[in-house]
Amino acid sequence: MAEEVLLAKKNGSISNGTAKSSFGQGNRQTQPGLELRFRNLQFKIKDKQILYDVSGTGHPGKVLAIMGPSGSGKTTLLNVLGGRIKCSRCQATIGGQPLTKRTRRNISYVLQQDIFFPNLTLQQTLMFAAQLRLPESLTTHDKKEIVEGLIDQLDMRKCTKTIIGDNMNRGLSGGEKKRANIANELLTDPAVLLLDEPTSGLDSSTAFALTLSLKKYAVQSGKTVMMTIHQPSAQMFFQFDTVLLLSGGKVAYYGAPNDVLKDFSDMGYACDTTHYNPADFILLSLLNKSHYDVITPYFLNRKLYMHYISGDNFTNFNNETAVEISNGKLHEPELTGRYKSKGDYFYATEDIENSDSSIDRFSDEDDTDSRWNTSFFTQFKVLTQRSFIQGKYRFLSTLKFVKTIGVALICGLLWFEIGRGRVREVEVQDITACLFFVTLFNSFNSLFDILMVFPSEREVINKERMSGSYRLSAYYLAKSVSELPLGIILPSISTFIIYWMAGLNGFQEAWAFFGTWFVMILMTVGMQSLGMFIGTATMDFDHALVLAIFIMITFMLLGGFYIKNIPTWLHWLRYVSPFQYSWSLMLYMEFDSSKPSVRFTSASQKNKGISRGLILIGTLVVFRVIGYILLRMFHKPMV
Ligand SMILES: Nc1ncnc2c1ncn2[C@@H]1O[C@H](COP(=O)(O)OP(=O)(O)OP(=O)(O)O)[C@@H](O)[C@H]1O
Repeated sequence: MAEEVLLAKKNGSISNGTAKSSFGQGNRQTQPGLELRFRNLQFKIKDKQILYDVSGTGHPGKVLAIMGPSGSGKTTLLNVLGGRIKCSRCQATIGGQPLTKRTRRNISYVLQQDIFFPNLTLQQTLMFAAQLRLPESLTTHDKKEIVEGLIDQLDMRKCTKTIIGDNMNRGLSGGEKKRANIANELLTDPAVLLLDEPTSGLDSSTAFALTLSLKKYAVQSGKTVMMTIHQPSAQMFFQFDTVLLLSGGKVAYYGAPNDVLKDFSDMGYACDTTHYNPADFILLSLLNKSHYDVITPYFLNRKLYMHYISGDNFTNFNNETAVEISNGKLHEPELTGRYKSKGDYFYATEDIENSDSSIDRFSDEDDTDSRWNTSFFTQFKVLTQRSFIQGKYRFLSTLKFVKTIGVALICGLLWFEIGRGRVREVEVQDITACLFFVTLFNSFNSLFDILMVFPSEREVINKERMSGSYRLSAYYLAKSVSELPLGIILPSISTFIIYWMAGLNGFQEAWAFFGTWFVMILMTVGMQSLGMFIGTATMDFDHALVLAIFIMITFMLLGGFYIKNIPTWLHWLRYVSPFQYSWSLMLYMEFDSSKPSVRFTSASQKNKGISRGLILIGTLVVFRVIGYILLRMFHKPMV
């Protein structure tokens, strides 16, 4: 692929700064790459300074590699530029415009973790992302073409029907997941592509192939690519156009890979290239404290790195000048003056704060443009489809069918035909127990089916919300609607089996069966709502589990079956348990008409039945609404 790039360069088919070639963009008019400049970027968390006056420039058609030892601030730098975190003080522009929420939309950020829904295939994943993130002016056909183009360009044709996968179910390989992650961000045709450790976890040949693909993308599309990388091989290292070396949050070096060895040698650190990979060499130099103490001040004090930051704007600054500087022939005041006279926006580090630089401060003012590319309705529709496909695997797995049918058959056999014939007191006790158990079984299943949804989807929601893919309200509504039909299938099956095997009142009164089924559905949906509420309140597996068990056991004890004589001062607690409402409604339908001997209803009790049904519906709505409010208020996307 390197040869391809070189050949393309020779043939002149590669453009720098303009988007003549479309990299998997179908027939879409692509936007050119934009220059991303950042100056004196600082980042602090509490009292901990993480980035100190970091400056650099990503150029269209070029790849800037951000290197440095672990903990040097590479990811933090990308997070700041990608708008994931706010920097304490910095100045940045994109294409000459201040970096604001609006202009930052030209930037796509490929996170280090490959965060996707594991059960969707690669094609489904990309197509859903395209439908959510691409403007509605493009037809579905156009979006499909873009997705297919990217699949081809990133060499993933053979795995389009493969699921993304996770630890439990194998799917795409690590390298394929990385490519899927990149394709997902390329969909929006960004002017600047930021990538955090795109090669981490890949073997050397896959990492090299990926680096070449990124280089090809930058060159062919004229886009700006900036990536962090830990340990590039020598081959990879020389694919980069510029290297920004960070150490302890400071710029330790900024320059072209081809100049690195010479610059380090000028400082007295010559690299034996027959035995050393230059990338390893410079990283190891930084790890040696005495070397680090020389290298960083060398570049910072003399501002040699500023030359590289300015890039092509300083055409008269060549290697000889660099040698002059390194030999101490050119002194700092001359340097500063020279820069000032050459560029209208380029200043020595200490001058920036007081200057009228055209590089404006990071601005996070709200813009008036709509934040989303698609309407609420489109988002709702696409998210419902996606959530339905994803939910199918969770709600309707073979294991769950086996469990539900198995337990229902056991119950059916234990309570076989209990409701047939003459019902004595002992049968009444068995029927009430049977109905209470059906309520419990379905409620526990429904709650636990949905409990882990939000904690497990948290990362995907975070990522998608950060990239402005959709409104939270569209997501939440889609989730509620899509999982509703899925969530009632198994409880319905278990109710049918147990009800008919136990020979309950439906044999005499059809309405009793449909009424019981309806109450069971209400209960199931109510428990889904409770699960959503607990999931959003905790957003954590362990906490969700503990809270859910506590609440369910309390509801169970207060459901009316186990304790008949609650102390008077605790009577009010009976009204807390939804089991109490559903169970008494089912008892009403079981005993009201067919078994006059145990009839316990009167007109006022009928009214009670209706109000109990309404309370169940109210519970369902209230928990769902609170779940949404919690998600909106307390779980804002974060890095
Ligand atoms: N939220 C935070 N709170 C406290 N310290 C933080 C936070 N985020 C980052 N840091 C610290 O900032 C430093 C830089 O972290 P960062 O993740 O940017 O490094 P990195 O160069 O990307 O490391 P690596 O290569 O290991 O991923 C580290 O010392 C890290 O512990």
